[in-house]
Parts: sequence; structure tokens; C-alpha cells
Amino acid sequence: MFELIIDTDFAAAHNLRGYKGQCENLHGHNWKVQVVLKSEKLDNLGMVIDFREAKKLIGDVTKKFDHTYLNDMEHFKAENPTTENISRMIYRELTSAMPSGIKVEKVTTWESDRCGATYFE
Ligand SMILES: Nc1nc2c(c(=O)[nH]1)N=C([C@H](O)[C@H](O)COP(=O)(O)OP(=O)(O)OP(=O)(O)O)CN2
Ligand SMILES: [Zn+2]
Repeated sequence: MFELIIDTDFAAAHNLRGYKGQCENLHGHNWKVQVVLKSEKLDNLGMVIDFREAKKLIGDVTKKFDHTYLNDMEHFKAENPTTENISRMIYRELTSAMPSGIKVEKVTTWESDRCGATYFE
């Protein structure tokens, strides 16, 4: 079994509806995102997937967040843009975009150096 690990980041603003405290106010984070991909097989080049292709697929998902106010996104009208929900959204969108035979193992998103959330199925 092989695992690929790809890190990226984005900057965005949000506020947490219903939160009793400062996080209900508009504020921002420099989120870091780590995606782990898993595959049993390699292609004829010896790759699970070209890192360049993986970065493109991941970027297609995360660029929607970059320099935005996350609460304005349709997705985050129904649920709060917490780190947990951001990880799940990235996981599911990436799973839909991934070529067959490559599984998105988990997505971890950090809103600071010390706090992050992982989603996997
Ligand atoms: N489980 C979660 N808890 C919290 C989330 C979250 O997404 N998942 N988000 C927040 C807020 O985004 C808030 O911005 C973070 O609050 P806090 O940890 O207090 O942020 P600080 O960087 O100021 O933390 P310090 O350690 O005090 O510097 C809240 N909780
Ligand atoms: Zn926050």
C-alpha cells in the first residue's frame, strides 16, 4: 500500500454562527490543509498519481476558499465553516474528483499551528 501526502494552504475569513464568544465575530485564519491519498498500485511511471496532478485536483477545491468570506459560500449557509466542516467538504469534493483506484484517505485542516481537524470515511 502507498500513501501520498500533499500539503497546501489558504487564507480566509469566517465567523461561527451561534458560538458564544469571540469566534462569532468576523475574523480570519491562514488555514493549512494536508491531504493523504492511498493506493495499492503504481502506474507505469512508478507513481500513485503525479504530484502535479494531485496538486491541481486539490487546488481546484481549495482555491474556492482562498481570500473569501467562507460564510458567503452556499455550502456554509447550511453548516458553520468550522475546521471540521472544511475538512469534510474538501474530503468529499476531492473524493469525487480523484481517478479510480486512488482513495482520499483523510484530510486534515489546521486553523492555527496548534488546532486542526481530520475527516475520513
Ligand atoms: N472544534 C472546533 N473548535 C473551534 C473551531 C473549530 O473550527 N473547531 N473554531 C474556532 C474559531 O475559529 C476561533 O477562531 C478559534 O478560536 P481560538 O482557538 O480561541 O483561537 P486563538 O487562535 O485565539 O487561540 P489561542 O490558543 O487562544 O491563541 C473556535 N473553536
Ligand atoms: Zn476562526
